[in-house]
Order: sequence, then C-alpha cells, then structure tokens
Amino acid sequence: MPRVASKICGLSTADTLDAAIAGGASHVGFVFFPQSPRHLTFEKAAGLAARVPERVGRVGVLVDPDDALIDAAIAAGRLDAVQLHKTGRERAAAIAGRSKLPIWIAVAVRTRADLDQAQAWRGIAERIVYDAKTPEDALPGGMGLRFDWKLLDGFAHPLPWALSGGLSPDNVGEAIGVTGARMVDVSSGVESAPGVKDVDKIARFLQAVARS
Ligand SMILES: O=C(O)c1ccccc1NCC(=O)[C@H](O)[C@H](O)COP(=O)(O)O
Repeated sequence: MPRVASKICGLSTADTLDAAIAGGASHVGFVFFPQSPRHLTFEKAAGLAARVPERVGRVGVLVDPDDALIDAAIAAGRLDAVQLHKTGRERAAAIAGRSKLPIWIAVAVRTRADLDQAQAWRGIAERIVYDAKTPEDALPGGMGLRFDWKLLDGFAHPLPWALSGGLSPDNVGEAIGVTGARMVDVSSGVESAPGVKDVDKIARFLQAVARS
C-alpha cells in the first residue's frame, strides 16, 4: 500500500480502469455530469463498477445533483463515496443523510482565503478535495488547472484532504513534497485528449506517487 493514496478520476473504459487498479490507485472516480467529456451513462458505470475490487473505493463525482441523479449514480456506480462540486452546505448535508455515504467536498482554490471554506464542512464532509478554481463558464473540475501549492503552507486542515488540480506524472512527486498531501487526485493529467485516459500515463502517475 503506497504511503500516499491516489484517486484516478473520470475513468470511462475498462482498460484504463484496469490500469488504475493494477497500478495501485486507492480510489477511482466516475463522473456523472453530462457537460463533461468524462460523463458516464448509468449502464456504462454499472459495467465499470463491476470490475472494481473491494480494496479500491468507487467515488461518484457530481455537480449539485438532484435526488434522482444521486440515487441512480449510487446504484449504477456502486459508490463508496460521493464527491460534490458547487453544492451548498444544506444540500450536501441532505445528500449525506439520504445516501448514508461519505461525502467528499471539492473546495475551489485560487487564494488563501478560499481555503477557509474548508472549515464550513466539518460535520458534513469526510474529506476535502482542494482543486483549482476554474472559470465561471468552464467545468468545475477536470480542467488541468493548478493552484499555488504554497497556499497550503501552515494551513490547519479541519478534515482529511486530497490535493487536486493540474497534477501529472511529471509534477505529482514535487506536489506531494511541497504540500505533504497524503492523497492526490488526477484527471486530465493522465489523458491524451479531454476524456481519453491513457494507460501509460496512469501507470507513470501511480509509479511517481509510490516513489514519493
Ligand atoms: O473531470 C471532470 O470532467 C469533472 C466535471 C465536473 C466536475 C468535476 C470534475 N472532475 C473532478 C475531479 O475530481 C478531477 O479529478 C479534478 O478536478 C482534477 O482534474 P485535473 O486538473 O484535470 O487533474
């Protein structure tokens, strides 16, 4: 088991899912957001979820979802956790109560002040995913953007957390060294084109994490 856990997000094919599992990912991410090039139909998610062994967590990535979407995603993806983007505190608490699953909250970071939002999630979220803030008209994640990792220096994390945003096989070792992250999350950094995961990049990313 590597010292640092990894979530490979936005998987949509059996071969890239298998590469993430074989490479030692602790979690795999399934995106349920039609605007994303990584969006999964429920049928596809069910097929992928069936390939994931018990030791690997299945995380559903959703953007302010309604109950019908949450319920269908949990069932199809056999989810172990729900990662929420752009979802308010009350709504996230309702989703936690309804789903009985751990909630991961994406906190969009550009400045040090953005980190303070993490405090509000005590008692609701199991984990904070610090991700780079994206432009208003863009996807809330999976954009390959990174924030200044130094912003995390000395920050008193209220909850377990993961580092995300613009990570790649070439920079993840440095990112772990600078931030002390115990979990990292990647999507576009292990792709050859938006939504197209690359088995070699996935393997290189997980090897770099294992070395750090
Ligand atoms: O990846 C998506 O398409 C996506 C769409 C809508 C909301 C969230 C999304 N991704 C969330 C993730 O967990 C990504 O892994 C994270 O944003 C990092 O992405 P990247 O910078 O491309 O590694």
